Amino acid sequence: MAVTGVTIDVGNDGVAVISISNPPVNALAIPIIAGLKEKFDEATRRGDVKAIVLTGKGGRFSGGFDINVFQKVHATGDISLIPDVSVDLLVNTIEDCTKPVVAAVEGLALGGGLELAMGCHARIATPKTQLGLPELTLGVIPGFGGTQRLPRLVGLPKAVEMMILSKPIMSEEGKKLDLIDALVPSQELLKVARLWAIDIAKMQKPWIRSLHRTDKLGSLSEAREILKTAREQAKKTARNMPQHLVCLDVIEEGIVHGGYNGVLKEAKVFKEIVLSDTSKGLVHVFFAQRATSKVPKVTDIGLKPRHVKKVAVIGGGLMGSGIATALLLSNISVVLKEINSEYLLMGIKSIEANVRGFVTRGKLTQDRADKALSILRGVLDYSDFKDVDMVIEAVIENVALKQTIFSEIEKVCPPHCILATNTSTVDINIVGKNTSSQDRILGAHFFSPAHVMPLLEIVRSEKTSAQVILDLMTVGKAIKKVPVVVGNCTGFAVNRTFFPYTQGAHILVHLGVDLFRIDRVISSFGLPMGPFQLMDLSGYGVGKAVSKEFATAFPDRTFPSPLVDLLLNGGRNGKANGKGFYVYEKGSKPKPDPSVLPIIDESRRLTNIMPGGKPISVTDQEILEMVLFPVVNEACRVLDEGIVVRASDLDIASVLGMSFPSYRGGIVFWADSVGPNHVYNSLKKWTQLYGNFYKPSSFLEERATKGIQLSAPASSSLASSSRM
Ligand SMILES: C[C@H](O)CC(=O)SCCNC(=O)CCNC(=O)[C@H](O)C(C)(C)COP(=O)(O)OP(=O)(O)OC[C@H]1O[C@@H](n2cnc3c(N)ncnc32)[C@H](O)[C@@H]1OP(=O)(O)O
Repeated sequence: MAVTGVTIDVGNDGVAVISISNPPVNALAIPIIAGLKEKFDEATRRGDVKAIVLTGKGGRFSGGFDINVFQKVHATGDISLIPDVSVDLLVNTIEDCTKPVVAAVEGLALGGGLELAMGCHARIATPKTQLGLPELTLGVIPGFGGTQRLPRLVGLPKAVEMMILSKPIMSEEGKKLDLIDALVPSQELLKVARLWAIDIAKMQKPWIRSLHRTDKLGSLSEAREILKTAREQAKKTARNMPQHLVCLDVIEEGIVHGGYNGVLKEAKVFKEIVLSDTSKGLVHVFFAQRATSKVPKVTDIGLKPRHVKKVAVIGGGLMGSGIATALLLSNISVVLKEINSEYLLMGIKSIEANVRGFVTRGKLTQDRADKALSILRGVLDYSDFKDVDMVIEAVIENVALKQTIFSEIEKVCPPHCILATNTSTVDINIVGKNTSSQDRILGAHFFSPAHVMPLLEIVRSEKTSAQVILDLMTVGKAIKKVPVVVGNCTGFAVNRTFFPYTQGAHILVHLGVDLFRIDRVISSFGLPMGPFQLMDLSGYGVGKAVSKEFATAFPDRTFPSPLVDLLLNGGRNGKANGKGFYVYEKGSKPKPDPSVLPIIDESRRLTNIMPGGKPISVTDQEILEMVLFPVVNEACRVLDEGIVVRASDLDIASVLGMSFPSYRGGIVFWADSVGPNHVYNSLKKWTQLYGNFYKPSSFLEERATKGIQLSAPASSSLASSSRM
């Protein structure tokens, strides 16, 4: 087993190799930072050391500062948990070291990892090494001098791009940008780095302190122009988040007042921004996403995922073709089945269009696109199903049709074959009712468009085997989705939790609130669009079918709104036919359509729920809460029924499936930050005023009254709220 810590090994050549070992990513945990300081001091002191090489064990230089420390800071508010690295270790110990230091970088150098490397006097890397400063995705800014050294090494425009987009580059590009001094194969990395360090000691290679460089910064006016454009951009793309603008300010400080002053400002600002709600939310999402890979009694019982090479997709419509695209792009052969050649051709054409789209956007090379399409085979019968490892059925939501298909595929597929249904509503037990294969049947709920949206809800029934769940989780990861394993219920975790979202918005409209105002409030909160624009986008037919399912399953909390029928009768179907709540014109943003207002008035007349016949008066905050608290309430029921393994799975599902703003940490995390008590009291008040739709669930009531966070595991029901 690899040992955690920092080691020093001095060779006959007089080079001390200092190695970081903290698997799996060599995160810079506090003891590692202390170890680095100690080993650098030792190397500096020792007479037999002429030069130093800094590297990481296990093929990865470092994934950056230990993010667990941020979580501890968030839990305790104790900022002193973060050591002074940027001046003490980076400037005083490494950059100003009296002996040359060369970084030997392999695999990845991210965040604090790249910052350590940039503090060295030269950098040697292996090919295909990831280099990046992704700190903004955690709601903080690069903190070990990264805001200062990266612009000095690669120039301001590229540095700003790498920081603001949090997008790593490969070492090949790093070499072109002079971030990397030499690119060498893995087996030569240490040898070349040692020689390089000795050459610097002998003054045969330049001894460069990045912080002192100014040659790549350009003029002050150029720099200000670049930063101004970046700020304008950030205001549009990173609404509600402070770290982008703060990062640009810190970069500017160093350009105007010198690198060292920039480092001081960076250190000061870092300690403030790490305490922001944004950072709390984003760090939570980082760990929550990784937690979804851990499913009790599935991933912890020693099972090995089986290799899935060939998948059959039944149905080449929007979902089927999207799913097939995702599989093909990850090198999994696909057999696409349709019922006639016309539909088959349409399915294949949409897969081709999806793949072409990636090429056009520069996300895929033509070679890889050709390769992906070469492993697609279209069929009209089941003869090619005899050697598939998995079937994903993606036909329309018709129970009888799905049941017939599952009876058929059970007979034609090999016994090991996983049988998955892509459904958003149909009960998994009912789908497999006429088969004797319930142990290998499960739901694979993709979100539309399936080749783009990252969430995969894996729905298990009580009979689905752990092996089959693990296999689908592995395929999900292979096709770059985030699989979240959930239980079987109407709407599963995501649609079930979010069905009150549209309902809540409809009630508000019928209570007299302007629908465009509701949309504005929700999108300023951070969702990409409000509920009515979303309805326009998905088409009213879908919404109507789904509402029917929920009305049957949860009649106590369904609002029977006649609005959708009135809209459909009036020839409106949202964006699809260009007639919705908004007007859609090519090339411009959707505009509110005033001609929809008489239809809304008619719907209000029919429901007649405005108290005293007058529109209610509410603040924007109340609008937000009246739409989102019912969602929280349903999330509580989902938690109570054990539909998800843990509360944070719902956070990830809401972020990736519903585009709930990640910087608010997901629906349950957000509710906990607002306070379960406030959610409960508000719902109770609205129940009295407007009816049972708002009635708090028993789970919410219990947690609120006992002061327990909604995210606390059931077993620790006495755990008091301690996170904030
Ligand atoms: C002051 C400084 O400027 C601030 C910083 O440096 S902040 C940190 C900046 N670094 C980052 O943001 C990188 C975060 N990590 C990643 O993006 C990815 O983990 C990675 C690309 C390094 C590796 O990805 P991948 O191989 O898919 O493995 P992944 O499952 O993500 O991580 C493996 C494990 O390492 C942990 N890990 C990864 N990076 C970590 C970090 N920086 N700190 C602590 N743990 C980390 C993960 O939590 C996970 O733990 P688990 O197995 O217990 O769930």
